[in-house]
Amino acid sequence: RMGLGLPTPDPKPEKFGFKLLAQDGKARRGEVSMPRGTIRTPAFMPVGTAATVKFMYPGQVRDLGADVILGNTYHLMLRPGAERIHSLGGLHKFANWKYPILTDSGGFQVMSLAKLRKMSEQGVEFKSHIDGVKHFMSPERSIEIQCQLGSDIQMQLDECTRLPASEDEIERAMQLSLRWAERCKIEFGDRPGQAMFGIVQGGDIPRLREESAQSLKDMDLKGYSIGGLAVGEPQQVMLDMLEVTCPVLPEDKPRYLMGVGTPDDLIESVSRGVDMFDCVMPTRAGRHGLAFTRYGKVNLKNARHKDDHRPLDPLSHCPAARDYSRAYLYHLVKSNEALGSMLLTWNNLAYYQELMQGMRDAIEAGRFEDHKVEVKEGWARGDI
Ligand SMILES: CNc1nc2c(CC[C@H]3O[C@@H](OC)[C@H](OC)[C@@H]3O)c3nc(N)[nH]c(=O)c3cc2[nH]1
Repeated sequence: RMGLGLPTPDPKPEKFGFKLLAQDGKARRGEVSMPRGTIRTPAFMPVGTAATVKFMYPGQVRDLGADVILGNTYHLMLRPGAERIHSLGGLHKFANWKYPILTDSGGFQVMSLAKLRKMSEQGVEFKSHIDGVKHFMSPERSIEIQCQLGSDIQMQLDECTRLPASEDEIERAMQLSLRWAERCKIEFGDRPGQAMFGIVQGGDIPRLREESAQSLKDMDLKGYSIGGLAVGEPQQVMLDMLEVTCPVLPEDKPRYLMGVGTPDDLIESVSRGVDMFDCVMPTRAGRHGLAFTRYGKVNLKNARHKDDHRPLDPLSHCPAARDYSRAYLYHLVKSNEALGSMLLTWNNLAYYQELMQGMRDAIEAGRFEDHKVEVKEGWARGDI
């Protein structure tokens, strides 16, 4: 390749690693690197639960600036099956996404989607919500499935407690999740180019959050997820738990807040030290006619848009935001046309990536607090 005068690719990092590039208060700018690519943090990870980011082509997701997407063990083990994806060359090949993929362990879905569950120390027995077939998910089986999928960043199997819950219930699930983290670490073994993250639990109890974070830190894992939040608690409770949890976690490892969130959740969580996020919000809202913009939310189901020739955002680099009138988007949404979901999903993911890029730039420039005020003023000002 050298002789052909082609650019030599920058050396692919052989090992999974995290570099802290800049800090502004508690807000962090970093990079998570691995053989399949690098994740610029703070990062938003589009959710691709069933090996697809709904209504998006993989190339389109990439062009918006997404460095990594999510897959889901629970959904993929039920359909099309982990063994099948493995025999077809793994999830990256299957979904035609050659960059990093993070998979969740399935614990959250088993508790929220599956029927007839039986929990034990060993794992959880459940029936598929698709065809009623019985499955058993243990910490070992979850890691085995994630390895069959070939995901670059894997999650331990955990038990996520819904809030509100009793202190005893939260403590029991947190302790079980710690024992399962140990078993997942053993099952995962030594895979230099991949990572298995522990998941901090502990509900809305500061003592239990600190204990969970400290115990996982002592396991010396490659990254740390903060779970058990965005499960119905008020935003302030979530933010308070970040204030308790982040200071206990190691500075030199990535922190991933699971299932979060709205643009306001993202900016407030970055300012408390979170690096990575995933949420169905931008994609699911797009399918329900809701647009996220720098001017705040725009509900395209609302008749006030039916004669509005203006685009969602003339300043956006995304065609969905710039080249279509609100009147047209309103028409598509009311007519339940597929293009409505396509354009609003595209717009929303573009806005989420633009929001993260703005935060990365602001942290590097040491002006995160000012940037936070500017962004919130934009939302408050409302429509253009
Ligand atoms: C929304 N709030 C929220 N999501 C959460 C998820 C991911 C849901 C997973 O389900 C799919 O989206 C529906 C995504 O999978 C691609 C996501 O990773 C969690 N996963 C685990 N293992 N443990 C948690 O404590 C947990 C808490 C959450 N809170």
